[in-house]
Amino acid sequence: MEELKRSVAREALKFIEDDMIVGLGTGSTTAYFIEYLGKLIMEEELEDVYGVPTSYQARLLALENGVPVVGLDEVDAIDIAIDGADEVDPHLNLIKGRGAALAMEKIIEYRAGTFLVLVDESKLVERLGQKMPVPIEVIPAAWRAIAEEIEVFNATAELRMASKKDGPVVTDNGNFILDARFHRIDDPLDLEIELNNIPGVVENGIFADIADIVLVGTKGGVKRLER
Ligand SMILES: O=C[C@H](O)[C@H](O)[C@H](O)COP(=O)(O)O
Repeated sequence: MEELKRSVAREALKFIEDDMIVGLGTGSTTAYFIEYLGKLIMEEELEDVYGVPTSYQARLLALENGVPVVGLDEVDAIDIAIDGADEVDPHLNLIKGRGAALAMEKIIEYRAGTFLVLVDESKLVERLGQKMPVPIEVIPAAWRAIAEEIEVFNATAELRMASKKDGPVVTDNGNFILDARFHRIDDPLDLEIELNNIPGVVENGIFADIADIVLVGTKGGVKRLER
């Protein structure tokens, strides 16, 4: 599995050129990409490439590997954003947010000229929600009210608990995460919009109609899916 992640991360380097502003995603697959990108920059095979991190994790990895970082408010545009995903459906709609970084990821990836997604073949599903819950970032005081409201969508929501901290996970933005399991997601775009309409919801992990290209690591090599 790790080798599949490495292979898509290596393939993603082919999309990076001099003078690009690159959105740096979060998670274990993108971590390889950031490491390889740093190597090319340090070896001066790429010049004037800057990363816009989607999380503290991405920022720390970029600094550790020699990728210069800039904030979203310091750039005019993002040429390309590279990130992993938890699920990818046949229309390239995604679920993201296992790492709780979904809000900043969506802000940056929505604005990118190209959004390139890196996954291994285990992430491909027929229908979103098949394996993974939909993470929803919420204002802490509203978590219970929102968890109850989610039931209207024929779903159950659970407050995500931390493993190296007592109590709930707190996102980079200081919010909580609800993991929502839906009986069936027929229209990802519609659900994405509906969830964001609930007061107290900051963002949700459905990324409908945003991905441009998905690179899939398979045992037979890297496959490219495009919308
Ligand atoms: O918040 C986390 C992100 O959405 C990740 O990009 C996603 O969970 C994929 O991570 P990984 O590459 O570790 O499977």
